[in-house]
Amino acid sequence: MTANTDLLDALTALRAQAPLVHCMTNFVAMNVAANVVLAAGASPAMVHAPEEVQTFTPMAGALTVNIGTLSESWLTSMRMAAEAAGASDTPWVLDPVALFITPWRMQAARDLLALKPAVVRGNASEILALAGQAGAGKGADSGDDVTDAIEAARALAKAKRCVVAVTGVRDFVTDGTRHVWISGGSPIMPRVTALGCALTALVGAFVAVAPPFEGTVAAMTMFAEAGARAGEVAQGPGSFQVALLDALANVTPEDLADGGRVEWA
Ligand SMILES: Nc1ncnc2c1ncn2[C@@H]1O[C@H](COP(=O)(O)OP(=O)(O)O)[C@@H](O)[C@H]1O
Ligand SMILES: Cc1ncsc1CCOP(=O)(O)O
Ligand SMILES: [Mg+2]
Repeated sequence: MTANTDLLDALTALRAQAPLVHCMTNFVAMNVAANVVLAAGASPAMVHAPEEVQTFTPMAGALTVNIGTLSESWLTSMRMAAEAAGASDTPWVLDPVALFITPWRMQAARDLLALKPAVVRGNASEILALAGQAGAGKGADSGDDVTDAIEAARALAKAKRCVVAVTGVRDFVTDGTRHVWISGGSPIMPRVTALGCALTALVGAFVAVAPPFEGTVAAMTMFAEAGARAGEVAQGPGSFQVALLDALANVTPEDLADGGRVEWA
């Protein structure tokens, strides 16, 4: 059974090891995702060239793949990186941003899913779509509640043998058998672009140093805690982004263990 001590251990290991995280993300998220990973205590590298990924992915502690501004050439690189991750036992995280907007993007997400990510992180509309269910999503923002995607998340986790994390007002993480709820964050978060993408990169940092389920819960708990703190001091979306980075840097392993943000099932 996962417990709060696993969260403490995960952040302690992250800060001690500062793992290298190979982030393949979108043009919108590039900067904020790198800053979030750095503020937490890990080391991001945004590497996309097909000439580089096969060599680079196995050098990293984890890979994250985000399809937010996908193109055919990036998809080629992402497939190569995911295959290199599989061959080198490097855990990788898939963020299927807005996969439902075109049949091409849907197929791309399914092809990447077939390459066995350790974790899938998305909003409720994205997880519903990846599980083959209809949702109300139109673009990068969710049109559905997390509670509507619980069964889809569980089924997806079971079928693909991975951890599935659904984010929103409260976050849900499952490996198909276990699940937890995480509360915190701020209503300002969906008003700042690419925070979900940045969280996916942070999940990558944690699964480099902890098992996929525990690492994912630790990343989401850290983000929930830092988001709540930033929400207390921010004047709006602009200052929130700055406050979030400061809060991430200041969260301690003990805060994760004692914060009461996780409801263990
Ligand atoms: N209304 C909300 N209240 C608190 N936290 C939220 C809210 N909406 C989103 N979040 C948080 O924002 C982060 C990004 O989640 P989300 O907006 O679902 O992802 P995405 O940006 O991929 O759509 C997560 O940490 C989530 O918990
Ligand atoms: C607005 C936008 N358009 C393409 S990717 C992207 C960022 C999406 O970020 P998030 O999924 O974290 O909201
Ligand atoms: Mg997203």
